[in-house]
Parts: sequence; C-alpha cells; structure tokens
Amino acid sequence: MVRFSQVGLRYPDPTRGAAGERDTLRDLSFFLPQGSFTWLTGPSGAGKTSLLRLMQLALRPTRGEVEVLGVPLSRAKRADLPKLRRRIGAVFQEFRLLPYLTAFDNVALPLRLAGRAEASLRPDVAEMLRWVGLEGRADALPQQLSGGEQQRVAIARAVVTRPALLVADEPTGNLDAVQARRLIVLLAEMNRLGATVVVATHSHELIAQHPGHVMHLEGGRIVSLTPWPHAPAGEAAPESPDPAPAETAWEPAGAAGLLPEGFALDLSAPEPEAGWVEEVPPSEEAEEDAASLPPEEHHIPPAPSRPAGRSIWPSARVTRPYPEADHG
Ligand SMILES: Nc1ncnc2c1ncn2[C@@H]1O[C@H](COP(=O)(O)OP(=O)(O)OP(=O)(O)O)[C@@H](O)[C@H]1O
Repeated sequence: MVRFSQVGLRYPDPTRGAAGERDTLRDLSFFLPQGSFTWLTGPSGAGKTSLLRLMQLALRPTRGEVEVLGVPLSRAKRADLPKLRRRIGAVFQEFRLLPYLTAFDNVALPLRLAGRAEASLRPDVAEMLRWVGLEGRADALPQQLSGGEQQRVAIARAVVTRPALLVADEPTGNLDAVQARRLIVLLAEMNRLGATVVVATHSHELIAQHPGHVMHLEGGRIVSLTPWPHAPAGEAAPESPDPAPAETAWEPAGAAGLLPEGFALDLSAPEPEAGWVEEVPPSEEAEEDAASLPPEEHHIPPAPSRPAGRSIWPSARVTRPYPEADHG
C-alpha cells in the first residue's frame, strides 16, 4: 500500500538558491490500498513524475510522511531503503537501459543483482521478452532498438522482479496501439494478483481500457481521486468497457502463453534488487507554508479480493480481461 500524509516536495534551485525554490507538490494526503490500480492524470508540469519518484523512493519529501509497502519513510534507515526498493518496479520516460548490455541482460540485471541462479532466471527473462514481443531481439543492444522497443525492454525489466508496487510514467508513450494494449493487460494481470499499480498518463483512451481510480493533479495538488468510470452523484457507474477491439485484442504468443510455473507474485518475499534506482537525496528541512490549504484526506476503497499465488499470466485468449474489476 501507499500512504501520503500532507506531503510536500520542493526541488532545490541551484541557480537561484532558496529564493527561487517553489513547491512542486503540496499537501498530498491519500491512501492506496495494496492491490489497487490508480491512474495518475494532470497537465504537463502538474507533478505526476515527481509523485511517482516519491513512491519509488527515489526522492524524499520536503515535508510530510510517505509510507510505502507498510514502511514509513521517515523511520526507515538509509541502509534499509535498497531492500524496500527491490519490491518496487518502475518504468520512467527515460528508459535508463544500460547501453553496453543486451536486451536480455538488461532484463536479467535485477535478478542477477539479487543473486538468482542463472538457470532459474533465464526462462523468466526469455518469457518476459516474449511477452513484450522482443523474443527475437534478445541479443540486441539498446542502440540497435527503436524507442518503443527500448521502452518494452524497460517494462520487462521492471516487471520481471514481480514487484509489490509498480509505478509507470507514460509507459505507452512510444508504443503502438497493439503494444499499448498488451502492456495494459500485463499491468492488469499484475494488479489482479495483488500488485499495487500506479500509472501516469495523458491518454483517456488508455484509462478507458482498464478501470481503476483516477488521481488528478494540478499545480502540485490533488484535485480529485475518483473511481472510474466517472458517474454523477447518485447514479450507478456504467458497465465495464467492452472487450478490446479485435485488432488490438491480446493473444499470448506460443502454445499456452504462460510464463514458467511459479512466476507468481509473492508479496511477502524479498525481491531482487533493481540496479537502476537513484540515490535518495538527503531530506530537506520542512518549511511552514502559510499559503497552504488544509490537507484533504483522499481515500479509495480496498481492491476486490483475488486468488493468491497463481501464475500471473492468463492461460487462454483474453477476450474480456477485466471481468472482476470493481468500478465502485
Ligand atoms: N529535478 C528537478 N529539479 C527542479 N525542478 C524539477 C525537477 N523535476 C521536475 N521539476 C519541476 O517540477 C514540476 C513538476 O514536474 P513533473 O515532471 O513532476 O511534472 P509532470 O506532471 O510529470 O509533467 P509531464 O506530464 O510533462 O511529464 C515542473 O515545474 C518541473 O519543472
């Protein structure tokens, strides 16, 4: 789960000093239960990436408390952060692939850093590459891949660790409609089996493909956190969206379309270390903000219960991927 309590973020301004600094995020208070799916929307510069970086523990808040996967950041020892970060998968707009490693090795990296045996990680990595449609490009270096292909490698790398929390910043930005659809199915499957998923997007089309909650940011503040689809007060939410159109419906490659048995989310186990996490800068002094509004607590209901320990991949053609989604 993720809990923010009166969180503010102010980036230092090395060119103008304290006088030039301003709050990027203000008074964010919300709670996302484990297993929830949240879309993060808002105009450019609203603070979506900054919010995701706080959730990823790549930044510390200037004020307030960030609690991720049950750990309040203010009380976590610096030495404990890498372990916590291992349970968080992140896909950012810049892919951060290592240029001298092949697609396969980039995806395998977090598993190798965690000490996974080569024989056990290879099937998982190969299957992830197959899932994102890159089974034939395993030996390619990032520079030999298109932007969309690099993005898919980054997605595979974020997901192969089976994170309990997955944050993605415009993850479909370089993907065509079919690949975008496959990614949403992937995120939905991870979410269905227990991962908390938060995805920043400008695409209403994408949001329409998978129900969740929509957190809308403007000017660094939460303007709304609402169930999707939106329903006027007092009216029932409309039915879930129709299945994907035929041309974008996902069908797993290969006979069964399954990842290896055992490739299931284990939300309690320590996860492999992600090798691309950033340093967390030292916390800055909290400052009083006289202009700030009273904090508003945003809360979304828990996700529906789900079976534990099953393979994360659907065993058959997905014609109606989100049958048990809760629109309430
Ligand atoms: N490292 C940084 N140092 C200083 N200011 C920053 C830094 N990163 C972001 N900002 C500022 O914080 C504000 C919010 O940026 P952020 O990238 O979080 O917005 P966003 O909603 O993700 O935008 P977009 O949709 O364009 O990606 C912007 O005004 C940006 O200039």
